[in-house]
Amino acid sequence: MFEAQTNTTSTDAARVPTPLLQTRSLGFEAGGQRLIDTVDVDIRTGRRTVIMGANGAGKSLLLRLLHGLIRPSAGQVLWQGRPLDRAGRYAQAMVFQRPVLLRRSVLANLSFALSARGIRGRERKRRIEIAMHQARLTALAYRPARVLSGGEQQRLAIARALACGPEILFLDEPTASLDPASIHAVEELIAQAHANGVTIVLVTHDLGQARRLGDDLIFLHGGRVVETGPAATVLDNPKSGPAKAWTEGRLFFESDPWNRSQRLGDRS
Ligand SMILES: Nc1ncnc2c1ncn2[C@@H]1O[C@H](COP(=O)(O)OP(=O)(O)OP(=O)(O)O)[C@@H](O)[C@H]1O
Repeated sequence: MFEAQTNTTSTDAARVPTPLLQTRSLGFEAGGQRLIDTVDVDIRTGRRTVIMGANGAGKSLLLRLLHGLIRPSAGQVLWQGRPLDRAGRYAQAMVFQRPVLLRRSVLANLSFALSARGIRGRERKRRIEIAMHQARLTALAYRPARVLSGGEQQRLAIARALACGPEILFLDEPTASLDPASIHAVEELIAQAHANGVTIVLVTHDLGQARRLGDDLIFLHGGRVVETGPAATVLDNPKSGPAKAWTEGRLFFESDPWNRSQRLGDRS
């Protein structure tokens, strides 16, 4: 197994704040295959972490493990230094590529999510107004969610997640099927959430988006972390074969010279 390349400088290391979320030797197996393999990552408080990698690299699985949606086969997810539990999950929110919305109005979607969290009365009304304003959906408050455009649905899903006041927001390819204007609107919403103190973890295939939104970057290949570091540094100067191939728009093959030489120190 090749070692993950860490694309950081000593100055970056000196500034590292306490991680909000950590994985320790995290593994996930299914169908006799190791799909997430010995992953050790730190998600830093208040940062925007981008997870990248080719199709099938394990990005969505890692996100689901971080959010406690699936149980690891090995290792641990730590939330503020302790094993992730219900209270930790309560402080998290996740938005998928295809938003899961109620077949009711924009307002009802927001109202239902807040009620489920025990937020009622004036506070619920206040949060709904803010959420609709931020997502620019106020004029569509009574429109059924199912007739909204893809971009509007995604903004509603993000606004609904944020209305509940999470400390961290996981986003799995939130703009994958959107047009440029809708991508911009979703990115604005994410940037606004980050400015309000929400830690962001974003899976994306979009290099431009990774540059625009990423502080830190985790690059996965075959369920393993092969490179981490400041997003701009990794994208400008990838050190691992898979990340280099990916940023150049090439397929990476296991037989590529970089990988072979790294495999000399393989643990497996
Ligand atoms: N529950 C499961 N059982 C068996 N295999 C699974 C399961 N979930 C995911 N996989 C496999 O694990 C691998 C990683 O899946 P994952 O969805 O995390 O990839 P990804 O990096 O998000 O890919 P993409 O960019 O295509 O969305 C894939 O080969 C997938 O088929």
